[in-house]
Amino acid sequence: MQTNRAIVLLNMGGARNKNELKMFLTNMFNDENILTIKNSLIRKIVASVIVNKRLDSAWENYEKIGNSSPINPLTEKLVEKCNEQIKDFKTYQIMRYTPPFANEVIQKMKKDGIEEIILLPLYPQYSTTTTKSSLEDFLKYEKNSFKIKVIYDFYKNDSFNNSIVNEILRNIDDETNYNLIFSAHGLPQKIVDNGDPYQRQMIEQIELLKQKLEEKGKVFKSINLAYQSKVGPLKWLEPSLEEMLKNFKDENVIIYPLSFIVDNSETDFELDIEYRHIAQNLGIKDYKVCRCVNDSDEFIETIKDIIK
Ligand SMILES: C=CC1=C(C)c2cc3[nH]c(cc4nc(cc5[nH]c(cc1n2)c(C)c5CCC(=O)O)C(CCC(=O)O)=C4C)c(C)c3C=C
Ligand SMILES: [Fe+2]
Ligand SMILES: [Fe+2]
Repeated sequence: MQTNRAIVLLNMGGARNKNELKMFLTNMFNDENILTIKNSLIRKIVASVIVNKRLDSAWENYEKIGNSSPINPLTEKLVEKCNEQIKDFKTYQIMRYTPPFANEVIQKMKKDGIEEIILLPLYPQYSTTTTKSSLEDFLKYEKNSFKIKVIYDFYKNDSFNNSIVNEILRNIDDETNYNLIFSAHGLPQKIVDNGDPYQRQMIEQIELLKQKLEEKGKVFKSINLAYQSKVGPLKWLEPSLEEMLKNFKDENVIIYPLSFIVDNSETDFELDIEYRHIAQNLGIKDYKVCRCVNDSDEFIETIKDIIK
């Protein structure tokens, strides 16, 4: 049966090749929510300088994960599975910095006869740099075409937090031997000082996850929050993941990437390759990285719960 209701998953996008990496970086650094320079001409010039400086070295990282970010195929799988398992809605995806872009997907949804939509940014915690940016981008092209409901965050969702705990515990036999690090994508400190709730929500979510672990009687050596992916010279949220890892020489560490729903270059390259290398050099014994929820059955159940 044809439906006129849609779930629209919003995510960042990622490079499928070097040209798309240039597109990703150019769109990202021209985004006023990322580079908060008000004058658009100055922002454009600064963006172009950053992109030219960053492109080649950033591409080397993508070469180490097969010349492409996993974010696109994994989001496509998630869309497919939603379409198989959530029959009352048709599910679409829109990316912020690489195709499929908002404009073309909105045209497609109109052609498909969609009238009501639920916008679900694939960011558990709200940030101006991610959630707000994607929502503004959608609304710019939407022109009052749909009845819209927005999910602003879902870091408190019980089903979601259960799947995170399950993934962590699936990876280890004896948690008393492991230091658990929730690794979050960093943000410039000044964005948080200007009222971005991302850090507060991250801390609240970790409290909920700690309670769940406690209820299961699971006692880690330590549970910590650290920030990865710093870019540029500004002060970013601390502690950095690298600083955090220095505490655990001769010990075991398990990392859960708490900002992401779908694995991407920050998990597959940065956590799994770059920080693994750093961990080895620091003398960390075992270093494990958990998978994001991706297109798991558990996450489909979470989506059903979020939209109900
Ligand atoms: C320069 C500022 C950046 C801010 C602020 C920022 C916030 C932010 N990003 C994510 C999620 C992802 N970021 C990814 C890549 C990426 N991020 C930045 C910069 C900022 N991010 C850059 C320059 C890049 C590209 C890679 C690099 O050159 O280092 C990705 C991966 C996309 C992929 O290709 O797979 C994700 C996902 C969040 C959640 C966030 C704030 C909360
Ligand atoms: Fe980022
Ligand atoms: Fe990074």
